Amino acid sequence: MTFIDKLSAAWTRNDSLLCVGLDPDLARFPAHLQGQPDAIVQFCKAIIDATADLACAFKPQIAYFAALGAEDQLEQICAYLRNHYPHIPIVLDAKRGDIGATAHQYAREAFERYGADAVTVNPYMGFDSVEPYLEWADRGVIVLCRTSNAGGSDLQFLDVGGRPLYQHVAQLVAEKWNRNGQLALVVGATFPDEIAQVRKLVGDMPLLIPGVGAQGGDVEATVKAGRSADGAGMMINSSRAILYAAPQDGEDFAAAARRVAQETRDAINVARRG
Ligand SMILES: O=C(O)c1cc(=O)[nH]c(=O)n1[C@@H]1O[C@H](COP(=O)(O)O)[C@@H](O)[C@H]1O
Repeated sequence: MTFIDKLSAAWTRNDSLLCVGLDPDLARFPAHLQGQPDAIVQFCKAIIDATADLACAFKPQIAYFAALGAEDQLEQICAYLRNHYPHIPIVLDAKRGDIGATAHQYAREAFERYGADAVTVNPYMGFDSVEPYLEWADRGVIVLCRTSNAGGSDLQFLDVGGRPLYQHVAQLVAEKWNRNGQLALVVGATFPDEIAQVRKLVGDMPLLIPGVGAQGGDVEATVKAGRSADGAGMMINSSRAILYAAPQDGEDFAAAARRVAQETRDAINVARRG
């Protein structure tokens, strides 16, 4: 089964376009997990169990693990997802980009070490930096296009032949790079007008849309701009707003995460059907 097939099945099965981001920040963990050697695994498993029926994907952000030398915990979390929730795709957020030989190693890391279904990559180095990932024909590659941060405009808005660079990237990815239907794009929820522009250029290609929740992106505007012809087509990611929904010593963190995930999933569904 390809990444896109798996994602489509998860959209339907969980009636959800919500991607739950796994960005574990020890400083924000509940007190009872502080100081435990496998705190990251315990925290992420509890979040996964609490939200798995509400999510179309889980997106671990590799920096939160690598910065602590906790790649082994990321491996355990990915294995847990594959074993307990094999129907939900794992999107490894690594934003890699390098020459082909090195990209091949990054692809092995994402797809073989972590067993991810898809990985985020940076298109700045061109097609030969993305091509090695395509050897894993059943996996997805999600290319940065119009990122959610303010500084994304520094380069992504540069005029190239009468239109902004991010539109050129969208068209290039959709028409030339997407040889086997493995590709998707990242477009930030903080820029709904640009989401609409990208959607016009790429047909029904899936979009990873981070920026709702902690970054303040508007769910309704995002969904109306980004939905595909069949009312899906998106992985709308929220990380911190779900992970840290509970005050550190108040409500149970997993229950609070579930509550916010459900509210977000439901708000997305209201918007896409409205
Ligand atoms: O590729 C990404 O996931 C990504 C792209 C982008 O343009 N903006 C963005 O915020 N992200 C990631 O999405 C997540 C957003 O987290 P929250 O702001 O806490 O919901 C983080 O893991 C970011 O690294």
